[in-house]
Amino acid sequence: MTKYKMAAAFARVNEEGKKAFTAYIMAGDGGLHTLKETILLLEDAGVTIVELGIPFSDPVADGPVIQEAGKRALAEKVTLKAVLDELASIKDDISIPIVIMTYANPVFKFGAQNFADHCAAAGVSGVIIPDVPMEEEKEFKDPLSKHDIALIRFVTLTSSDERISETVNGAEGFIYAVTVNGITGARAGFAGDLSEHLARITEKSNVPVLAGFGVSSKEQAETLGAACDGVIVGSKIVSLLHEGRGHEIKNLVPGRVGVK
Ligand SMILES: O=P(O)(O)OC[C@@H](O)[C@@H](O)c1c[nH]c2ccccc12
Repeated sequence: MTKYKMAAAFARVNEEGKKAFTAYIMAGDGGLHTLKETILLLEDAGVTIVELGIPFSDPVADGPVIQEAGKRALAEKVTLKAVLDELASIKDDISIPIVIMTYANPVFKFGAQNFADHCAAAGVSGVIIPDVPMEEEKEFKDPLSKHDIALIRFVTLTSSDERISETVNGAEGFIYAVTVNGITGARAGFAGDLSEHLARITEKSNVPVLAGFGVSSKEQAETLGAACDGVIVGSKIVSLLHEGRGHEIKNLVPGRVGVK
């Protein structure tokens, strides 16, 4: 388990001549009992890492699709503890690395140490807490570090070169490179210089750089992935699963670089 499992997954896609593909799903959308089958479906679709969202009442960075999924999960009374307990019970049946995405408040209420211990018991490889800036990550990071679980950092479009250098310095797991200014959800297009921005971060970083926000097609995944180490797709996957079209997810995952 742990961040080494995630590093091994990155090494594997690299060896296969591919880019990493991270799929975001909302835990408990459709009921927690569907979690195992959904994760196995993503494994079969060729996904590299699963980013598992914890439903939360005030998801400030979530766009409408993920907000609605969160509301459905909250209506099912899905909690952080319930998700981690369910993961612990299925962890021997799944082989794909899992990254937990949660806002700071649920972790704070649960206790950072307790959270880290539960993540370890659930076989989690990494954690994303988007509302915790690097300057305040210590109290979350220290307990996770003891279990070799990575705390993922963000770089945004507005990050200065200096900020990018600070962020990649000591980064763990991967860098989450946000591709737009705004919330999650599909976009018609991206800034013209996005690929240069991604390439600049990738050059500086010792850990893989994944581009996320607004990626909703295989073509976009290929174009953005070419400039970094891969992509993260959320809203599109959440929609497909909700519509009972999970079998289409495999069509979003690029194959070997340069092979159509
Ligand atoms: O939905 P999109 O645009 O494909 O973007 C991924 C995103 O949903 C996922 O990584 C995520 C969901 N909620 C977040 C909050 C902050 C940062 C990232 C996220």
